[in-house]
Amino acid sequence: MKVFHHIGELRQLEKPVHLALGVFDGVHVGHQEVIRHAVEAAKKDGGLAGVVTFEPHPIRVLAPERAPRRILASIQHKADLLAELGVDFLCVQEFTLDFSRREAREFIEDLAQNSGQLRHIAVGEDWIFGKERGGNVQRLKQWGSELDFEVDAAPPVMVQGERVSSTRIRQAIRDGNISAAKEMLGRDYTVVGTVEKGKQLARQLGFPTANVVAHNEQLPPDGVWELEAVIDGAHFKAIGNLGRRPTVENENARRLLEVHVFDFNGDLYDKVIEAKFLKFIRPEKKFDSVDDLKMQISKDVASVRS
Ligand SMILES: Cc1cc2nc3c(=O)[nH]c(=O)nc-3n(C[C@H](O)[C@H](O)[C@H](O)COP(=O)(O)O)c2cc1C
Ligand SMILES: Nc1ncnc2c1ncn2[C@@H]1O[C@H](COP(=O)(O)OP(=O)(O)OP(=O)(O)O)[C@@H](O)[C@H]1O
Repeated sequence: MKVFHHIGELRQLEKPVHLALGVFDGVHVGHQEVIRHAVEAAKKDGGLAGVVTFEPHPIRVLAPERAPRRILASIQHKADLLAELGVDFLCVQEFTLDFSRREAREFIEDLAQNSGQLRHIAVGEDWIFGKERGGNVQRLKQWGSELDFEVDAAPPVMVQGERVSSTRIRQAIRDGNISAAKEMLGRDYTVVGTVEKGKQLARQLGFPTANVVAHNEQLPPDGVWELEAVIDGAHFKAIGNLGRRPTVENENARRLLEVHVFDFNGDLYDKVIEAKFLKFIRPEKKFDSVDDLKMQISKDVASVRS
């Protein structure tokens, strides 16, 4: 999938263009529905399906005091998820205060002028955008008839009677309700992070762990979790401890996700790995001795392996 950083770069596209517009934090089932409209329409007329998204998350610029500290998927993770849905290109529009003051119509005209053969824009039917929230589906349809593109408005996708939203998913993850998060995401809840060097004590414990520093992701509650690790595209069973390791560290220790990957002994430092959260096993605990901790970890590992 091609990634552009400027709407002007869309000029180089030489086929009919079908766009989905939005932030798409987490690329949940509601977002997937909107994106599917663009992907299917592009397939039908031999065109290209693209997503135009905004970075950073607009709420961080418009109302930083209300902005979630954590987002669901960093831009790299979002790009990977979109590629899996069959999106041909992603345009990441930098979201600044200046950009937020642009009239909705001006932004749409910009897209229409730069996308050459813009055929179609897909959004959710309640999507609002542009200066003073001046853009909505009704207006978008009107502009589409003037500028010669079609508008597809997806009805809200609901789970358990409520509209799926990234705010709801964040809350479910914070509550440790991984199955609800999974249902709304339409995939396993995943933390993507880079492996950093730890104190290497875990190696002495007999359970080498990769310290995964999350790329700006909402994390579930501390504790021991059954995981699946994805490393260079290969899938492994794994177990993880999320927390501050009270047995061996003081309370000021950094919150970390330590992952012990089963049947793996390669070097993971500096690698980006994906940890799929499958099941909560137990809360993190302060043990009286490292030996007690070691014994408990053996039991945790055995319960996940079996
Ligand atoms: C499956 C598993 C469970 C763990 N559970 C706890 C725990 O309950 N309490 C705790 O203090 N540390 C726990 N740890 C963290 C160990 O203390 C940690 O792996 C060790 O401190 C290694 O740190 P290092 O990566 O800096 O070498 C657990 C680790 C693993 C892999
Ligand atoms: N549950 C849903 N069902 C259908 N479409 C949705 C749903 N949630 C969001 N969309 C649409 O997906 C696109 C991207 O949404 P965007 O992330 O910009 O905003 P949002 O509606 O605030 O999403 P969220 O509340 O999940 O953060 C928009 O066109 C939006 O209307």
